[in-house]
Amino acid sequence: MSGSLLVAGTTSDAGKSVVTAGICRWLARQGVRVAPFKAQNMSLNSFVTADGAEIGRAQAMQAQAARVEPEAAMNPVLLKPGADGRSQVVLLGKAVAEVGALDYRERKPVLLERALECLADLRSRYEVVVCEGAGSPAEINLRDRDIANMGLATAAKLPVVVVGDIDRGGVFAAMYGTLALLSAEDQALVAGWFVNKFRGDARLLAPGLEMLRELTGRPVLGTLPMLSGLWLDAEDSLDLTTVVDRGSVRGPVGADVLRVAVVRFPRLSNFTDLDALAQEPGVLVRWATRAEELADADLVVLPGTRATVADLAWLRERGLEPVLKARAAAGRPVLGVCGGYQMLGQVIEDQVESKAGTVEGLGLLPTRVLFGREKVLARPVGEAFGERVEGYEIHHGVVTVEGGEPFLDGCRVGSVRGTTWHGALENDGFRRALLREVAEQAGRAFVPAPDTSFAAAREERLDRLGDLIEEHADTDALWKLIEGGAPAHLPFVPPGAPRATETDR
Ligand SMILES: NC(=O)CC[C@H](N)C(=O)O
Repeated sequence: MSGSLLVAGTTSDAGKSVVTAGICRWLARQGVRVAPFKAQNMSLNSFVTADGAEIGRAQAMQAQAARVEPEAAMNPVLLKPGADGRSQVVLLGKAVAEVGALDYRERKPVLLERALECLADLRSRYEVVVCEGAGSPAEINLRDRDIANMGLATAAKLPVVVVGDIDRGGVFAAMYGTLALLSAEDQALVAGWFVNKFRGDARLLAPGLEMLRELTGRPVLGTLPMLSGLWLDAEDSLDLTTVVDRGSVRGPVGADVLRVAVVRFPRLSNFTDLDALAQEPGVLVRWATRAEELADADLVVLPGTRATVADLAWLRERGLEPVLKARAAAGRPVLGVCGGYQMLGQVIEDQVESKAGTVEGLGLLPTRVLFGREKVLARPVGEAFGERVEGYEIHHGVVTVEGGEPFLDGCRVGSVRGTTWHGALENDGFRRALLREVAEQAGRAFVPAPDTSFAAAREERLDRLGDLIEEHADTDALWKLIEGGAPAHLPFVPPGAPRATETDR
């Protein structure tokens, strides 16, 4: 088999990432060598590949669904929005520039070239490449410079399926409108629909699907049920609540639960770190933005952030500083990860990210931070509590440790711990040992379950996505589309794309 497909969506969060991952897993199970691809991502949730390239976590997750190693070509452009309205542009895994939206627009023709090269490269090495679009393909103001949706599809002649979220309502209008606002050339590639997050009665839905097919000349290729607890490396913060929403996990093993409050920074990054905690039976993870919300927490986590100094200022404005200091003084646990770890130190010297110069830290750890122009991207391996720990690093700030006890690459003083490593909590033995120590310091009779496997839980979720496609999509039609491209003579639905006016250009 060989071919390709672009999965677009009527809105952000319609389920493109999940459908893409599901198709990858379904194909991998059929023995197809498949790779995911997303030309351009806007996300603060990123991952480091084995060769030190930074890509969106969603593509790393999809690569896992495809059972292949994630690589830079799978997500050539990653945009990481900062506190100043500008974004860092990560091109082929390396940060190359900080730009505003208008400068970025100027760069897009070049970026499209790069994206097409990467796609061609993947297509030469894999049998199938499943591409994910970004946002909606019908952003009529952005179409002329689009590199992730129809701009990519037309340049690479990809058949397109459009995913709509029926849970929000308005799915038929969204689908019809998406098609009708595309040019005839673009419409010729849109070959079918996926209705996602369905939880109604299929008999009631059926006539609507038929009407949609008649109105658009394109079939619904799948109606996918709403799955709960299936959160997998979301790109943006739209569904952050679901990161910690684990309604179905088992209850605590010991007598007590462990309450974890995660400070929800405005520029929170790498929130996947919390996924491993939330999966532990008896660990209750919730977001916190107010001082009161930290009061009854057994552990407070300061997670990673794209804007350390700005988010530290936010933390102070919110009145969290005295609460954190009182906690530390009382020997109650605090864990800082990357940006959160940087805040815990004595002083932050930053002429790079915030350009604020010298900023006083929270003073809870004996560390100093110096921001460097070069971003550190690494996949460190170490040991803590006698357990092997693998992590990944993505940061400009470099921490110098001047005391305390070692804790991974960072340090610990009493109940306050910090590390630059993301992903450490995904290591089962380490996570359990840390939770045991935290419970002891917090005075809780909490016992971590002996058998929670983060990797197995992820695999199970990816399998459920594969099942979703296998059981609820027309896989024969999908297979044909991937191999044969969009069928000829798909009808044009008026009015088509409006003409851009001179002032728009
Ligand atoms: N991953 C992070 O938390 C990054 C921290 C900080 N923004 C830095 O770049 O150094």
